[in-house]
Amino acid sequence: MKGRVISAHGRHYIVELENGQTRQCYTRGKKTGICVGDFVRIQPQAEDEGSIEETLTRKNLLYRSDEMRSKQFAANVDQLLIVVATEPFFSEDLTGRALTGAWSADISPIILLNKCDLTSGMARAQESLEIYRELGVPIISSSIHEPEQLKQDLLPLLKDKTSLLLGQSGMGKSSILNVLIPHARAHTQEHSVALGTGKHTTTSTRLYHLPNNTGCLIDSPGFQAFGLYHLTQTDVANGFPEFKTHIESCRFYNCTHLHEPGCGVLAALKQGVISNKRHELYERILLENQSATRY
Ligand SMILES: Nc1nc2c(ncn2[C@@H]2O[C@H](COP(=O)(O)OP(=O)(O)OP(=O)(O)O)[C@@H](O)[C@H]2O)c(=O)[nH]1
Ligand SMILES: [Zn+2]
Repeated sequence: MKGRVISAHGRHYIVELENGQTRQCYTRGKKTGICVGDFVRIQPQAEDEGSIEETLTRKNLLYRSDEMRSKQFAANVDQLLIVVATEPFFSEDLTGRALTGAWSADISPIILLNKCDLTSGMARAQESLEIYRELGVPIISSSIHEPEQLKQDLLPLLKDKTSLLLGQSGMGKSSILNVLIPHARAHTQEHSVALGTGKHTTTSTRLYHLPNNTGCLIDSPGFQAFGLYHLTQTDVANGFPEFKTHIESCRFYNCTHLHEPGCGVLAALKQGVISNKRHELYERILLENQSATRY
């Protein structure tokens, strides 16, 4: 029997079969590393259980790391839907990292600028996202107080795809999930002052179907860190699509684009074609990865 992992807790998984039924599954022996979104082959056990025998070839695999630990957390993702908001203001660093993670895995991102009803932070948010707009990332404004508009803008982009919903705590990710998939009953919590520091309310990653089977949405816990330790230097550079054409003119094939003479990326940076902020983020990620591998 074949199916797709829709949730994972330790070594226990819920697998949805091709006929729509779900089974509690587990792995035998040392088999690990299965994650939400994986397509698997299972051996039925008992009435509604099964053992996972094989993970089918993945299209891609997304990781998120914190404190030096890399965790794979979603597989076979077509696009990243990253939620940012005006209040509390989103982290530019985390947003940049999530986008790099997506691009390096060949996943196209969409940014959802939520809480547009709170107009005071809008100009600043738009300005901060301008760089991504220039890079061709669709930026959709939303408010959960306009649910019909939200669905109209978003559902066509999600159609027949597996999208990963990602965002820092408090941006409105759970509220958006509730609008898109009412039965998901995502846990929405009133944003208290205490929550302003970013308490996690979604604790596990879970795959949901959009109404009428028009696509899949993977919800994931709010994040406060987005390390990219699993990426090599070349992967990180691939996570900066605006570097691509300039890399072609680097003198050295193994150029790190940090200090080398004849570097096309540094030349573009100097000319203002590549933004300082973006190059600084690139440098930060590389330096972190270097120090992480030393330990
Ligand atoms: N004004 C306004 N408030 C919103 C909007 N979306 C969400 N909120 C509020 O923002 C707070 C946080 O929303 P959640 O949906 O819990 O945020 P979350 O990103 O899922 O946060 P975690 O569950 O902690 O990861 C709640 O008080 C929501 O009511 C919006 O579009 N406009
Ligand atoms: Zn270079």
